[in-house]
Amino acid sequence: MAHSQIVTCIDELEQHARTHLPKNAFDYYSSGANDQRTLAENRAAFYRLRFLPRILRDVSQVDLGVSLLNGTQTLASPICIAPTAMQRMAHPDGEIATARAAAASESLMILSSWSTTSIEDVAAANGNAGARWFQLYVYRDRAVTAQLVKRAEQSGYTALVLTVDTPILGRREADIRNGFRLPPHLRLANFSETDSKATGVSITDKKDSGLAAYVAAQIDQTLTWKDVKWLQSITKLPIILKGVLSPEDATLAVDHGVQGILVSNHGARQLDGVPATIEALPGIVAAVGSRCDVYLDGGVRRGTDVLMALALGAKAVFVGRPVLWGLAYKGEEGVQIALTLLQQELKLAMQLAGCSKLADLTPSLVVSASTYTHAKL
Ligand SMILES: Cc1cc2nc3c(=O)[nH]c(=O)nc-3n(C[C@H](O)[C@H](O)[C@H](O)COP(=O)(O)O)c2cc1C
Ligand SMILES: CCCCCCC(=O)C(=O)O
Repeated sequence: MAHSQIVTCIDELEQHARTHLPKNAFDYYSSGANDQRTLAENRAAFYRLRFLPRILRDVSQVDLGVSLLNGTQTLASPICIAPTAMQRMAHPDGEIATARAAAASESLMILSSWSTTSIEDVAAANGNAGARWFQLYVYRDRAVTAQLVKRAEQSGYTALVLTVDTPILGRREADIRNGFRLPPHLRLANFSETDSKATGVSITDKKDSGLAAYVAAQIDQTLTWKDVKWLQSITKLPIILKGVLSPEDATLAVDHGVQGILVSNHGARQLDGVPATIEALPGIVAAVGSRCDVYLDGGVRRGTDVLMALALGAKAVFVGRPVLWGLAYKGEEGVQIALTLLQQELKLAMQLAGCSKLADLTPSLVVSASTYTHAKL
């Protein structure tokens, strides 16, 4: 796709990234774990759902506005940016471009703790009006995590997103083949060289997947529910658990006082064989009820996917790779293109489904293709 051409969908941005990014970077961004079964399922599961649109409803005005976390976070649309590490591999402006595009689109950005731009610089680019949350991994050395929390609070991030599906890195075979490592001109900007070398393993080491080795050395595999309490003890910010797939865990999360649950399989990069997130969503919504917000990420590439997730009970959806593909296409402008495409597609899908506001979306709008087919036979 030439830069002068009109981009009509997220898949075109991905095609562009495939042919323009260095292989090391594209493979890292696009890969799922093992046989990538869940990666395929994250898309396929949306294809197994059908809409039952309603008719003769006034859809001349559509309001995509939403408020999250008990009304404390108001957004122009429920389409938000998932945390993805190392965005400067996609474009020299990396997370700065994402933060600016998020603010311009009145979207919410979650910054990865493994960003190639610092917490403070991203906050400055996102600005006073920007909506930003900060994603956390818990390090063996708790002081490292506590320091990140403090910096996020001081820089105006309004929630913490604790990723709980990554005690160790999933098996990403392309990264192993490529000996994936962060290019030498980039660094994990939130950590000092001393922090990242503390255990003698650097993300730039030239063996195996440098990333997997670094994670094994740094990340605390002993994490349990007591550590959620620990996090609550060091911050007043709302906490969202990212990486929940089981209704039992969703119930435990609410019992532990979290304010949000992000139904996620980490973009199918961790345990291969887990369900698509759109399949896991209804069970979690049923378990949690209205006790906290439920969000979804994974395989969202169309406004129709967003509509399905919202109808099935997600309060907002997050996109990971689409933002990276936008970045690779044209930096800040590319991310805006990705967000705008999804917002426009959502608006159109809502109109065609007979819905003018998010409160109109109910599970009855979506049926399983197999159930519907059998019912008709
Ligand atoms: C390249 C890449 C890097 C990621 N980095 C992080 C990260 O640093 N922290 C995190 O919690 N999730 C991370 N994720 C997972 C995303 O937040 C999100 O769950 C996933 O990308 C959603 O699926 P999608 O890419 O199909 O939209 C990463 C995903 C990708 C693809
Ligand atoms: C503790 C795991 C760090 C992984 C960093 C980036 C990431 O999440 C990914 O999927 O890659």
